Amino acid sequence: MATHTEQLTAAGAATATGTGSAATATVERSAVRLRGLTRSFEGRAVLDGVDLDIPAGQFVALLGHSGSGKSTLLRAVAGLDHEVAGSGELTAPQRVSVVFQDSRLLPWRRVLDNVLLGTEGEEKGRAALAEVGLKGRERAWPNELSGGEAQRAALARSLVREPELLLADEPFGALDALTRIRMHALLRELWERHRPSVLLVTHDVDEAIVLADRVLVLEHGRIGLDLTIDRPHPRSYRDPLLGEYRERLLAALGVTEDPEGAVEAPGRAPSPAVTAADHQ
Ligand SMILES: Nc1ncnc2c1ncn2[C@@H]1O[C@H](COP(=O)(O)OP(=O)(O)OP(=O)(O)O)[C@@H](O)[C@H]1O
Repeated sequence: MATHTEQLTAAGAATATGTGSAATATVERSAVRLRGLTRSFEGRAVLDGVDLDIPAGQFVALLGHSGSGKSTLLRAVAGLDHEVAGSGELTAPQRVSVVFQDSRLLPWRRVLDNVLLGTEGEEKGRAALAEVGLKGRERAWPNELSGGEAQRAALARSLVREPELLLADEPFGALDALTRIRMHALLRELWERHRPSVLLVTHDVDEAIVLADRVLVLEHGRIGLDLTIDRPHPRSYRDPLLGEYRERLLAALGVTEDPEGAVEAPGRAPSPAVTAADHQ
C-alpha cells in the first residue's frame, strides 16, 4: 500500500474555467478511490459526484451508454485530464498503464523499441512480447502487424512497466469478433499472472461479464449499478448464471432482448456483443 504520495493538480482546469473548484488528484501506491468526483465540459457535468473504490488487484469493467462519461472517468483516473474542470478526491496507484482502442505504436520505431519506449531493460521487453505471443516480431515495424498483433504489442508495452493499475479504454473495440475473443483470453491470463487492478471501459456487456469480477454501469454521471460477477474462470457465455448478470446489466442500460434474441435499445445500434459466439 501507499507510502509515497504526491499531488497532481487538475486544479488548472478549474481555474481556467473560472469555477474556482480545484480538483485534487492524489497519486499513491494504492488502489483507486474516488469521492465526489466531478468533471464538466462547457458547464455540463459529465461526472456528477462519482464515489468508487477499487481494491488492489480487482478486475473491474465499466459499462455505460455512449457519452455517459466512461472515457472521462478513465482519463481522470489516469491523470490525463488536467485541462478539464472538476472537483473531488481521487487516489490512484503510482504505476498506471493505459491501453486505448488503437495501439498508439509509433510507426517509425520497431515493435521492441515501442515496447521499451521510456523504459530500460531489453530483456524485459522481449519477455513481455513473448508473453503476448509476439516472440520473433521484435524487429517488425508497426505497419507490418495486424490489428490484433498491434494490440498485443500495446499490452506488452503496458506490461513492461509493471503497472499496479491497468486502464483499458475499449482496447478490443476495433478488432474482429474472433480476434477479440482471443484477446479476452490473453488479457485474463496476463491479469492472472501479474494481478494489477484493471479498469476496463467497454460497450460490450459479454466482454464485461466474461472478463471482470465486478461490473459497473455509469449513468447520470454516477455509478448506477455495481455488480459482482461471482462465477469461476474461465467463463462460458453458455453459463446460465452469466445470463442473469447479462439481463441485469442490459436492463440497467435500458436495453431489452425480445424472445427471438434481437436486441432493442431506443436510439442505439444493437450491441454485437450480445450475439457473440461462446468462446469456450
Ligand atoms: N474534450 C472534451 N470537450 C468537450 N466535451 C467533451 C470532451 N470529452 C468528452 N466530452 C463530452 O463528455 C461526454 C462524455 O464523453 P466520454 O467520451 O467520456 O463518454 P463515453 O461514455 O466514453 O462515450 P463512448 O462510449 O461513446 O466512447 C460526451 O458528451 C462528450 O461529448
